[in-house]
Amino acid sequence: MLQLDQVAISYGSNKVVQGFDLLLQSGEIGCLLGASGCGKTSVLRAIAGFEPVSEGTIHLHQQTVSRAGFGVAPEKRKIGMVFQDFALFPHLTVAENIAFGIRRLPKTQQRQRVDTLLALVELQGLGERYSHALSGGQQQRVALARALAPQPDLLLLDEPFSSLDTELRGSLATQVRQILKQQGITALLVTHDKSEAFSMADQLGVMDKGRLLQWGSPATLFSQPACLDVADFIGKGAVVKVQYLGDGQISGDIGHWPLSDRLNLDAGVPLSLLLRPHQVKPDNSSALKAKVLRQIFRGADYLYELQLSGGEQLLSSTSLDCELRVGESLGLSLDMTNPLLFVAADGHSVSREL
Ligand SMILES: Nc1ncnc2c1ncn2[C@@H]1O[C@H](COP(=O)(O)OP(=O)(O)OP(=O)(O)O)[C@@H](O)[C@H]1O
Repeated sequence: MLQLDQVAISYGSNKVVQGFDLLLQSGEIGCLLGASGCGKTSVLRAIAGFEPVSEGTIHLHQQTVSRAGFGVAPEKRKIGMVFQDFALFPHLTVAENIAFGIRRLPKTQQRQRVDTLLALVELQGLGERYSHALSGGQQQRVALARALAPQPDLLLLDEPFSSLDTELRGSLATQVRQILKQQGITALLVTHDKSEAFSMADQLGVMDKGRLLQWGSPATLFSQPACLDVADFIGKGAVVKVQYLGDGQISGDIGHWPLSDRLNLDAGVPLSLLLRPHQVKPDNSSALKAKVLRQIFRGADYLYELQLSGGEQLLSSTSLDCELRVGESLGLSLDMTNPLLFVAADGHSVSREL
């Protein structure tokens, strides 16, 4: 449905996106996740036709809409957009805002479509209000209804929830996903918020410095990250240095650990092991000892910062009935069922080396 092949986007001589490949099937919700300035908005703007591509191609429904020196006009792409700042017209009512993109249709058709959309976004009865009399969440639902009114083939959402408070953001993201799924709409969302990405996306991509590091299901990115940057961005964890021993074992401050697969690496190769807090648990029968550096209360659990005797630090999450004191020594068990191991030199996952 939407395909980007080796897309590059430049502002003058500054190439801010490069080698960008992405495939989104009809009805899927994709999400681009990345830190501020990594090029997310530039990718959306290029898909919408507001920004030219300097290399590569963008296809919509197998039709080339952008390549170097060529671009189908934005209004011909049948793409809807929702922006971070709602961008509602303040002098128009909710109903008039929603009808804006379908103002050329006969009035009765416009009214029907507006009523359907008001019901869809659960704002029945608010059609005559002005945007200043709506909450942030309601305004964003109007913006969504307005973008959906012309029945776009593809919906692009640029940080649509970032100006809302955290709790509302979470519930609106779930609600919007439901609406998009119910209507079978193909959508691409950009955000720097992980939980928003997880609650919205069928397909998730992590961007860094204008490149797409990995594109796949949220579960794949979490459990099989292609590189340390993706792993780190997707889920909090601590990175410890280990060495590959050549015989299917790794060793470091965490001791010796056998791996289920032999790696195609030379003995002595330095590796980085990412351990997420749920993989590290207090276990006083263990010979692996650590000291508690810090306790962080997270409401539903504790997060502990721990230091191994060799100096490396780990994170551990424990239930609230497991309270440890700062400075206390404890034994640790590690869940090494599917260790997230990366070649220290380049950060690539070692699963490539199996
Ligand atoms: N119109 C422009 N002219 C020149 N440089 C630009 C322009 N728009 C964006 N940039 C630069 O391109 C890079 C990528 O910007 P972009 O807005 O795509 O990133 P982003 O990931 O969406 O960031 P944010 O999350 O802060 O919106 C940044 O370095 C930015 O300064």
